[in-house]
Amino acid sequence: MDDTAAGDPRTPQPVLSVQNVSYWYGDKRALDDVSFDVYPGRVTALLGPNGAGKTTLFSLITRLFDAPSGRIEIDGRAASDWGFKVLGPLGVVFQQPTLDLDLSVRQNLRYFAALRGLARRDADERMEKALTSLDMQERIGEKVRALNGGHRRRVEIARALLHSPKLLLLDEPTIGLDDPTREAIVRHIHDLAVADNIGVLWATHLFDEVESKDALVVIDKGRVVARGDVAGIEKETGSDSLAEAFRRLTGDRVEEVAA
Ligand SMILES: Nc1ncnc2c1ncn2[C@@H]1O[C@H](COP(=O)(O)OP(=O)(O)OP(=O)(O)O)[C@@H](O)[C@H]1O
Repeated sequence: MDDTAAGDPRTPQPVLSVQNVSYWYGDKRALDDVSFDVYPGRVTALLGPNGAGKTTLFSLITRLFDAPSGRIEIDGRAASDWGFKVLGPLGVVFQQPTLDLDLSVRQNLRYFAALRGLARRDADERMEKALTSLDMQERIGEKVRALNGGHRRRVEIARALLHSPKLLLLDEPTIGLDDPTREAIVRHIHDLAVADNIGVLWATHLFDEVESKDALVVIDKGRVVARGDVAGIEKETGSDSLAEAFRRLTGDRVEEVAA
């Protein structure tokens, strides 16, 4: 267990534990000895510039690839022991949208619920709850093609929540969205983490999506360069803001980050 929430006797068990994970594409090392934990009821921001290794890490957690070294535990159990059932406790929103544009919101969600083995009535109740929590209930009958980017993202988040996951993985979920929409999604996810006691891992290269109460893992060129809470990282780096801390931690590559 890392020091992200160390010292608090009320700290629960992590829902995700990444321990000393490295990964290579051929002879290119994409992840180098990465360790951190994610706790229920809290957002952990995985903050790093483009190419830092965030997507690779998500691929390992979801077992798209196997980690050649290190260990990943999900809900207290090694990812390799879960087999294909590893997706059970996970809700995932990938960087690229994966909704069928020609189906309605309801049809998209029902299809996914069926893949998850949920009975129709149960699925419809869960759908209602998830869409309501994201202010999307009124759009349930509309084709996804008719929705704007922000609303499509909300449908994807609702879909990821249908089976009540313990851990929600979001890979740059606000990419391509305007600022008010980004802010609304950031707000919803933070509220959801607390309300449903979900551990959230939020990969982003935008430090304004990180809230002061979040746990933070800063990753650069495949290495964790800082880990802890926001105030602690600002203090450690002698910075007045997270933007400044990030600039110091990632050197002169900040332009890429703020873009
Ligand atoms: N299939 C691949 N083959 C070779 N190298 C790859 C492959 N996928 C990613 N990489 C490299 O591994 C490193 C980490 O990439 P990754 O996509 O995980 O980073 P990221 O933080 O998610 O960046 P982005 O936000 O741009 O997707 C980068 O240097 C990238 O060029």
